[in-house]
Amino acid sequence: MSFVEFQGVTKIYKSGDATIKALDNIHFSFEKGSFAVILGPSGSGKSTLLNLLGGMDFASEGSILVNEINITKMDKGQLTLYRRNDIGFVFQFYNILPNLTAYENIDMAYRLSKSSISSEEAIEAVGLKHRMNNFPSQLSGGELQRVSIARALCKNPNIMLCDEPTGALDSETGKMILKILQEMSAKYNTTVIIVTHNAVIADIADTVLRLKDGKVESVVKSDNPLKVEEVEW
Ligand SMILES: Nc1ncnc2c1ncn2[C@@H]1O[C@H](COP(=O)(O)OP(=O)(O)OP(=O)(O)O)[C@@H](O)[C@H]1O
Repeated sequence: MSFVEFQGVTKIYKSGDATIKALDNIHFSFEKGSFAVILGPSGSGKSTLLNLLGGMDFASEGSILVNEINITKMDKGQLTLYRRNDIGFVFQFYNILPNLTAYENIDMAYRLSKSSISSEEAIEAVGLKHRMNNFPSQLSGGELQRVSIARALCKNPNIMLCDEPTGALDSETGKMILKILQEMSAKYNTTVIIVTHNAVIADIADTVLRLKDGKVESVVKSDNPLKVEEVEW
């Protein structure tokens, strides 16, 4: 059954007299617990799609259903709760607060949500328990990304939205991050959605959505995605 469903979604940006159709009447669906990758050239609408699904921006037309609830009908207060309780965000540049320890960064998110996954469990799930009292300046890029995944995980989100999560990392560290995300998706039944320029990542996804010029070019589902260890880049 579809867990995320876009029905005829269009997003138009206005800047001065110009209008830009970033998404043009798109339809697709992802299932609960899927590990999905969104690919497409620069400007094809990937971040716009993520922003709409994450409740950070509004669609111009169409419906976005999450667990059968139409989020395009939510008011600002409902969207705030949706972002807080349903969505975990992982970005390319981590967005970790520098004056808090790894643990404190994670625990702050935990306290804001009504989650069943404790900060301790989340930090253990990303293999960073031994570094929990370190400050961000004492951690590597891969470790910072693990903190940001634990911060998203401790909300026990229905959907994890990842915008180029390996973009700033070397390939080995990037693979480790993808492995954590893949394991998390399997263990917690989290729907993980990764936006990337790296087409190789598509091989480990069970669903691959390709965007082009704001339109869906293809949606390909695979019953046998590769394990992270099996891909080369
Ligand atoms: N806030 C905005 N105001 C005006 N135009 C915007 C805005 N955000 C995005 N756009 C335009 O919408 C189109 C889609 O942008 P989007 O960022 O979604 O693409 P993308 O596929 O994520 O690109 P990239 O891979 O370069 O990040 C582009 O033409 C972009 O310039």
